[in-house]
Amino acid sequence: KQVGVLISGSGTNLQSLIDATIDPGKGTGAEIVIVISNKPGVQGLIRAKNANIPTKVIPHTAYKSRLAFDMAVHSELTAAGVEIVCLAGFMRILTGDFVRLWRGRLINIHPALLPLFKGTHAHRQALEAGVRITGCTAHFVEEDIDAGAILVQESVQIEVGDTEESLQERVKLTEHKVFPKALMLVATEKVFLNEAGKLVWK
Ligand SMILES: Nc1nc2ccc(CNc3ccc(C(=O)NCCCC(=O)O)cc3)cc2c(=O)[nH]1
Ligand SMILES: N[C@@H]1O[C@H](COP(=O)(O)O)[C@@H](O)[C@H]1O
Repeated sequence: KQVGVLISGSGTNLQSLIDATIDPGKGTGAEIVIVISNKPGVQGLIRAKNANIPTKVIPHTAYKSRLAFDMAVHSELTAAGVEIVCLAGFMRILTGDFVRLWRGRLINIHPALLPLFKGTHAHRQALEAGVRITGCTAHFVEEDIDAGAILVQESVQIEVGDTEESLQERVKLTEHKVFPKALMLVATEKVFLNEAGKLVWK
């Protein structure tokens, strides 16, 4: 399956997807054919270039509306023959129109155990809540933010004295295992999203 990855920043999750798909023998059934960033000059673009993956910057600030931006992204993905879209630290909310075009083929990685701590600043929410265990979640994307069917989760221990930074660093190591696993499930059609938004396992 041909994969498009949307990023906004450092791209460590993109790197984990690259590492998992670079060797056809690894059987992820996936090949990254384009990386799109809404921000220029981010580290993720360098990572894609180093892996000889075509990149495109589509600045959301250049579009009159959220929908116009989303449709520009949709056009690039379609032109590249993308079949599955991964949001890897992509920080723009997507319109319902875009989600409907890609539903069931659009996955995201969230740095918390959904449905807990949705939205931005998940680590800050976890620290403020005083939980001892957090983690990360790979899920199908629905219009409702961070509410799509859950594909893969893994827990991460919070240590005494953790800061948002130390926690993000530890959780990312787990994200880098969870996201490739989720991509593989979808790319090899082990799991589908049904009309009711539930997972159907093959
Ligand atoms: N419709 C839909 N789209 C998404 C886009 C990105 C992410 C990644 N996680 C994200 C979750 C929340 C945000 C957020 O609230 N950003 C601040 C506002 C930025 C803006 O104005 O756009 C961004 C990404 C998840 C979703 C999702 O679950 N559903
Ligand atoms: N959505 C969240 O944003 C961060 C992106 O990091 P990177 O993949 O750009 O390094 C990750 O923690 C991811 O869970």
